Amino acid sequence: MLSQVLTVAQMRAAEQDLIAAGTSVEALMEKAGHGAGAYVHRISAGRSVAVLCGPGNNGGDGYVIARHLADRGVAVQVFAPLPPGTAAAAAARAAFGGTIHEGIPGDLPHGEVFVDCLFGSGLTRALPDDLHALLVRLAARHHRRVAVDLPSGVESDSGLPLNSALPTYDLTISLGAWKHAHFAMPAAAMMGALRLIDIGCGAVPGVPHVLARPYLRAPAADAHKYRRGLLAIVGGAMPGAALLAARAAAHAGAGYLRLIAGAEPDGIPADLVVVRADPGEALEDGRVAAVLIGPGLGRDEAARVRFASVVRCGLPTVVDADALMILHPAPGVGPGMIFTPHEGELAALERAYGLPGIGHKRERAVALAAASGAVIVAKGADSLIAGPDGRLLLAPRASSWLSVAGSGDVLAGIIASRLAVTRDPWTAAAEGLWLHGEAAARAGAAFSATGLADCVAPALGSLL
Ligand SMILES: NC(=O)C1=CN([C@@H]2O[C@H](COP(=O)(O)OP(=O)(O)OC[C@H]3O[C@@H](n4cnc5c(N)ncnc54)[C@H](OP(=O)(O)O)[C@@H]3O)[C@@H](O)[C@H]2O)[C@@H](O)CC1
Ligand SMILES: [K+]
Repeated sequence: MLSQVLTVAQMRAAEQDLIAAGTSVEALMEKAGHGAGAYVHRISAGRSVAVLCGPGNNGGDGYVIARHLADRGVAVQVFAPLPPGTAAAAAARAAFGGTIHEGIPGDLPHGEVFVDCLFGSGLTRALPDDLHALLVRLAARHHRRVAVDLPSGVESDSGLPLNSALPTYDLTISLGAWKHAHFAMPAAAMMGALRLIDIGCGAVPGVPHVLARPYLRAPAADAHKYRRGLLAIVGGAMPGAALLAARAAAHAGAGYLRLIAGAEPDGIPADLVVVRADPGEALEDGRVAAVLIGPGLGRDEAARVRFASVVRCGLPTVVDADALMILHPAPGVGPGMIFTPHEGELAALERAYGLPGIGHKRERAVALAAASGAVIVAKGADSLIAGPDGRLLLAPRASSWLSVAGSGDVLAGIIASRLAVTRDPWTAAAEGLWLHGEAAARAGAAFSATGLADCVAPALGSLL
């Protein structure tokens, strides 16, 4: 339940359900403000805090946080450019009883922690200039910055900033449930660490969830290489990318890797079996559990022929890179497959399927999954997984060092390896995307794609 991701309308409905069940808005605000206040108290370590309170219930949370801090002896000042506009916020302000600076003050303090409670999910338009300037000036005068629910100026459902030059934060504390902006770029990049305060919201059916840490099993005691999963990687014109995918796949669980080579690869690792045969023939081996095609495939006629052979074999398949650019809707294309597009490949697939390509990334991925029947791993800084049945998983922010050439080949190799193990596209996509992020966390800074691939085994080990 705490992994669900809600729109503003769904959040309001969830809150209404709580209110209908007998909890008051004031009680919810108290719970949210105390939870957030505890985080701010820890960060402030007794040093001064400035809280910027807006006119709505996000501002109300701010007054509760300020009271929580003042009760614990923290020097706290509230900045309230606008009076409270809701009964709950007015009550929270009345209960605070400390220093409140009204309007837009000329002089602003320097201090340790700035808490942004100007606007939350009720933001409906860009911040006016005076409020924007106050927000920016207060943020700049404090060492640590905390956004409550959302950074002010960010649209909750889209993750789009409605103003330019908004502050960045060290911590964003979401209240009640995650919102889309917590996972969608560019907003997610502004938020720092993310924490969630539980205010008792129930499960909302059919909504997206945050991708969760999977629990993997070691091979069965009597396992052998075929039962663990034979993955066939169909290479093409540029063998390096397929070798890189194979290197990652080797560490993600499959028991046996076979490269159906196109161009002759150099430096074949000893543990990779290379087959120089037509993919159509090579894939007739009934022991092949899954196929990967795309990294280094090329986009010429030979590539199309190789892709058509893979489609004909009807095996669970990961379709990546060049294969996504030459793909067209056809019998056998889509169901049982995983497509792993980045933004450019997503747009190409939308053209291929005649989709308009409008809306949020998550909506575009869901539409593509429904149209194609494939599981879509829409990768990037805000990766997500969409299923043809409408299911949606949003990945937590991963290491920004993943923005390195070959990172996508590694991801495709990991997911394909999991597909060979699990034989289930949805499970493989979820496990693979998590493993990719976990491997990056272990690879540290400035890693190469090879370095990333070599961290997949320890990442997998941590999930057993
Ligand atoms: N409900 C609950 O049970 C709980 C809710 N909680 C908290 O409530 C928050 C949502 O509260 P909220 O709906 O009051 O929205 P919020 O973001 O504070 O401000 C809306 C006000 O701002 C105004 N306004 C909007 N944009 C503007 C702009 N650019 N410039 C100027 N004004 C602008 C808008 O006015 P209007 O658009 O009508 O003109 C309205 O008056 C949520 O994020 C969470 O923190 C928690 O306490 C848990 C319990
Ligand atoms: K805020």
